[in-house]
Amino acid sequence: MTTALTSPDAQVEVGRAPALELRGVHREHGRGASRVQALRGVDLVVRAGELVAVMGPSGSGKSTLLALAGGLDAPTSGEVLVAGTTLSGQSPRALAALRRRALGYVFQNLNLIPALTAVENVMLPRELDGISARAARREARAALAEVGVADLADRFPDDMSGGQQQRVAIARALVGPRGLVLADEPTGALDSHTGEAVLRVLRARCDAGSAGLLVTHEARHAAWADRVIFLRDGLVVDSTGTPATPESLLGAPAPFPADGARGDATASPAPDGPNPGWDESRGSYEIDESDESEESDEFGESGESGGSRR
Ligand SMILES: Nc1ncnc2c1ncn2[C@@H]1O[C@H](COP(=O)(O)OP(=O)(O)OP(=O)(O)O)[C@@H](O)[C@H]1O
Repeated sequence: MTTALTSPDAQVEVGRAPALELRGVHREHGRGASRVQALRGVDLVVRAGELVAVMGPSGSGKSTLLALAGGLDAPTSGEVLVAGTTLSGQSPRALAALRRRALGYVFQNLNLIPALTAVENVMLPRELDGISARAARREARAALAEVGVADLADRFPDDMSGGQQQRVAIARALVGPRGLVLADEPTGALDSHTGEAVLRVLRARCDAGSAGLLVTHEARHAAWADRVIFLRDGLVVDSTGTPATPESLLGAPAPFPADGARGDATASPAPDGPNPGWDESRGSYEIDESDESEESDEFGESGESGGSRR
């Protein structure tokens, strides 16, 4: 499937070229004794219509990978291509335009602008793209409805719960035609029911032709993906086949070492505690199927938009 991303001065064809490609990507931070190799030669291709989950211990390089894919950070060596365009060498202005037009990015921190209402926050990237305020508002309302917060359109972030703010941030990442959606633990502030519903929206977007890269610690969230790659110490050490299944995830490596800390696979426990999906006694993931029977209408009036659990 080929999706045209329209913008005032550019047409980006997504579908022929991979939506995202990393070629031999390295990323080092710091110098000398404090030098950290966050990524050590990662190759990855994500095609239109595909949702790829990234799992791995704390400090394994997941967020670094997402930041590079989104052009928020640059590799020390190697290449990152979005919709066939190499990000290195782009001017900051061209990079910002590409990010706005082709990419949706759900950050761990929400980054909503407190002085703007929910709908204004969501329409902002589209207005920056040059579409009319009226069209931007219409798209923003549709995106808010897609994640079930249409009724909060005129509220300010400070008047919303953390979960509601997260859904507005997700709406902002999904608004308009985005060929590539990057999500770093997008369900972090959401209860499990709403979190699953957000993943269903992400899945539906990919089924409709976008590509998605999802960082998650939870196997049951990764099970929404077509495949899962596992990072450890900045390397892709394993990946599931296509599609990812609960069975393939059951044999997956631990989300973090039993006694591992951020950036050090041999130290003390991860700060955010054990992954609820990880069964230490079995040495494998326990897939929690409890929410899966509740397929209908998680988001109240708007419901979900047709994603299929694979
Ligand atoms: N700006 C930075 N300066 C120095 N080191 C950094 C920087 N950003 C990341 N790192 C280091 O790079 C490594 C990978 O970090 P990254 O945040 O990508 O891991 P992660 O897998 O996303 O971790 P988590 O699951 O805890 O979010 C870690 O050792 C981290 O400490």
